[in-house]
Amino acid sequence: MFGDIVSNPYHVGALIRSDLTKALRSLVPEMLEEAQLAIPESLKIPGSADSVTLPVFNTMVNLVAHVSNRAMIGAPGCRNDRFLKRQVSVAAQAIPMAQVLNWFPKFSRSAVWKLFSMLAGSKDECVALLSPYIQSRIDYAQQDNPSTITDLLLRYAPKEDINDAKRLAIRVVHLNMASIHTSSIFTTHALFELARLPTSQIEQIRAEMVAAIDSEGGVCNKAAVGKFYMLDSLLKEVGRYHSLFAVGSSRVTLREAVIADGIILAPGSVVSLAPKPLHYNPEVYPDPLTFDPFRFSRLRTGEASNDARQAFTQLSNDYIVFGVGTHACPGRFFAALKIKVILCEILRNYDVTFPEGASTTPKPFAFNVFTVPNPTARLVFKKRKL
Ligand code: HEM
Repeated sequence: MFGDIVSNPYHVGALIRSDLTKALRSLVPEMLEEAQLAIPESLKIPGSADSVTLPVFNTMVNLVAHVSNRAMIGAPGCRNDRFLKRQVSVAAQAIPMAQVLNWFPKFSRSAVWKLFSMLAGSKDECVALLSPYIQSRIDYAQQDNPSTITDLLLRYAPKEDINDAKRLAIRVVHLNMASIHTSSIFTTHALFELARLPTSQIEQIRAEMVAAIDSEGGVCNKAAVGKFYMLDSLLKEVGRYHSLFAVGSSRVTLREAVIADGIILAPGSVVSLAPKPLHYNPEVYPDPLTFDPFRFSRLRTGEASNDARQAFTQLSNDYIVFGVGTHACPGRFFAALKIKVILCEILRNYDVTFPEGASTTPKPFAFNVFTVPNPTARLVFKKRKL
């Protein structure tokens, strides 16, 4: 069903080994350029109106897919609507489909998968739409000076993939599946939280962003985004407060294991971690039931501003939003940059509020172990006069 994608996950290795953000020096300026093109389209204000009211989650899914793919495959592929729509729908189907497949015996799963793909639109179609763009990256062959994640994949791909656009495209589709909805969930929650903040705090976040960009000579590069401490803190708090999953980071024990309270786990046991008890532990997070956007940035002022332990992407046993250990999310640095670039552009150009009379605490939507922001909840985006 997945070919050698599980036995040889070099697309995961490419993210980990290369320190993606270091290798792709142009990542932030390119995503920023794409965000500047895509945001006015996504948040299009009709006619003579001065604002637009939109369902946030789906709007962010499409926007994130677009901006992400500037980093994944470059332009013009990242602007191909047919590919983006197909990619978003393949990713949206993946999790429910994985659950459905579990109901069927192993031998029949391939057939069920094929049948479902025929009905719902397939990954094959997505790969076919993507392959010409991958072929142009192969022709361009800039592994030594990569400017997209596909260029990095080419650096790590085995011989049989290096000239095979289709095989490489499958890897990109899988990375997009891990990337688009996770990042959109964070962007959406962050926008809801920003819409709830008093104007004075929004102005503080804006002022910090402007100062960071000024400190880099007016260029919004990776170093500037690295100094958006308040936005970073808000995102980290989003991860702490709004758990994406009830249990995750599942692992199978390879030998008998004894856990701290003496329980013995037989080999082959499935162990999963529950983020909520960790993220709501009052000994680690004072007043844990309160969403405190500056919880982490308060610990990063003055001399402590470089204290990476407080950063959104920092892994710890008390913060498992990106998982733990060897298999912790290798795309987290990319995700954080991308989400910050998008939010920075939105905050600088729009005032964001809830529609009059609408709930300012839209109930999230939960299915299986996952929780996503309420897909029908809307926000008003009003163009700022700069
Ligand atoms: C805010 C956004 C994101 C969140 C919250 C997130 C979260 C996670 C989590 C919880 C895991 C499982 C870790 C574990 O098992 O311990 C994971 C794995 C993974 N993520 Fe992310 N992720 C995000 C964005 C991304 C992006 C943008 C990419 C790729 C470009 C990506 C690629 C991956 C991959 C390839 C794995 C599998 C790693 C492995 O099995 O070794 N993720 N992610």
